[in-house]
Amino acid sequence: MGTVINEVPLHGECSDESGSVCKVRYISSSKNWMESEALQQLTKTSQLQGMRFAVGMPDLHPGRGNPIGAAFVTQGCIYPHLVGSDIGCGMGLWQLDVKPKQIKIDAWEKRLIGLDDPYQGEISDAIANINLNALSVDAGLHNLGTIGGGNHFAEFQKVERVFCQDSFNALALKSQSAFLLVHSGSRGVGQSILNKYVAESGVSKVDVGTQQFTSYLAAHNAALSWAEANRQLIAKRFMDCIKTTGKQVLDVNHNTVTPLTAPQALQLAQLLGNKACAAEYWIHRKGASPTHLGPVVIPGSRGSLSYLVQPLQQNSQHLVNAGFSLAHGAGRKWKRSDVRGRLENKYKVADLENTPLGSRIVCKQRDLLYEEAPQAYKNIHVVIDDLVQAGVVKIIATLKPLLTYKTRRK
Ligand SMILES: Nc1nc2c(ncn2[C@@H]2O[C@H](COP(=O)(O)O)[C@@H](O)[C@H]2O)c(=O)[nH]1
Ligand SMILES: [Mn+2]
Repeated sequence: MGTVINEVPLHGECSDESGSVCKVRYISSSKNWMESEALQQLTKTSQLQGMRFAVGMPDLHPGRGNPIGAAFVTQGCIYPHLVGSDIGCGMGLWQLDVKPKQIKIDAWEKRLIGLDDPYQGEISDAIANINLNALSVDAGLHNLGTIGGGNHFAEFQKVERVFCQDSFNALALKSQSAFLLVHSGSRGVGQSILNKYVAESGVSKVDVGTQQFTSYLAAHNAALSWAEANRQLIAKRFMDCIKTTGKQVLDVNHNTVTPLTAPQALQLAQLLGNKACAAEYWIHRKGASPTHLGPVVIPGSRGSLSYLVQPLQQNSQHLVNAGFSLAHGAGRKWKRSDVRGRLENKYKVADLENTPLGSRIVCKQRDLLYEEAPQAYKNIHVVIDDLVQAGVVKIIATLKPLLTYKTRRK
C-alpha cells in the first residue's frame, strides 16, 4: 500500500504567494493513464493563495484551467471556481422493484418519453428542502427533474458481481434487483451562482467570514439541495415511465466546498505540521467524492462496469493521505473535441448505440454520442485498483449497464 500515492513535484511542496507551503499529491499507479497537462494544472492550482493540500484522484484529467478529479484544501478562504458551474453534481443510486430478467430493453427504451421536457407534475414536495431564497439567482425550477447535457445520464443497471456480501446485505441490497444510477447536478442554477459570485465580481478568492463568503456558501448549499432534489425527481420520472417503484440506496455529491470535519481537520493539521486553527480548513471537491458519507458508486462509462465501493474508515492515515476523497468516475482520456475525429471512421451511429456489454444507449445527439463513447474514458478497473491500493476503499459490488439514457433531443 502507498505505492500509488505520488508527491508533486519532487518533494510535493509548493508555496503560495504568502510563502506558505501546500502539499501536493496524486493517486495513480504506473498502469493508470495520467496526462502531464492534468498534473500541471494540479500544481498550478495548488499555488493559489491559502492552498494547503491538493490531491489528484486516479481519474484526474485536465479541465478549463483547473483539473477535474481532485480535492483542494484551503485555509482562511475558498475559491468558488474550483467547485465549478455544476455545483452539487453527483451520483444517486436506486434499487428498483423489478428484476433484470423482467427488463425488456426494446420496450423500456420506447417508454422513456418526455424526459427532456419540463416536469408537469406537482413539485412542492420535491423542493421542500431547498432554501430557494438563499440561491440568490433564478431557481430554474423548469429544469428540475431533467438530466441535462454533457456526461450526465440515467442508466438502468444490474448486479454483475458481489465482492463483499456483508456490506451488500448491510445496505439491504438484492442481487436480483435492477438498479438506476442517476448522474446530474444543479443544471443552470449552479452556473448562475458561479456567474454571480465570480464572473460578475471578477473575484476568484473569497475570504472566510466576509459577506460574500456567507452569501456564496448559502447559495452553494441551496444548490446542493437543488441537485439532490433533481436526481430524486429524475429517478421518479424514470420509474414512472417503466411503471415501477424503488428506493434510494445512496446519493453523493462530487462538486462541493465544505468545511473539513473536526477529526479530519486535526489529522490534516498533523500531516501538514500546521499549528494554526484546524477549524478553518475548507475542502473543494471538483469531481471527487467524500470518504465520510458512506458507500459511493464510481462509474466507468456507458460501456463498462460501475463500482459500488465502501470507503474504509479503519486506517484514517490512508484517508488523510487521499485528502478524504475518492475518484468520482473513470475520468476523461480523450478531449471531447478529439473523440469524433478518432472514432468517426471506425464506428457508425448505430454501432455506438449498442455496447459490447449488450447494453443500449438513447442519445439522439450525434456529437454527444461520439463525445461520450466508452473509448474516451480511462480504464475504470485501473482507477478502482489504484484506490484499493491506496487503502481507501473496498469493493462491494460491480454493476453492469443495461440501458443508458442521455437525451432524445437532436
Ligand atoms: N455508467 C456510465 N458512466 C459514465 C457515463 N458517462 C460518463 N460516465 C462516467 O461518469 C463520470 C462523470 O464525470 P463528471 O466529471 O461529468 O462528473 C465520468 O468520469 C465517467 O467515468 C455513462 O453514460 N454511463
Ligand atoms: Mn458530475
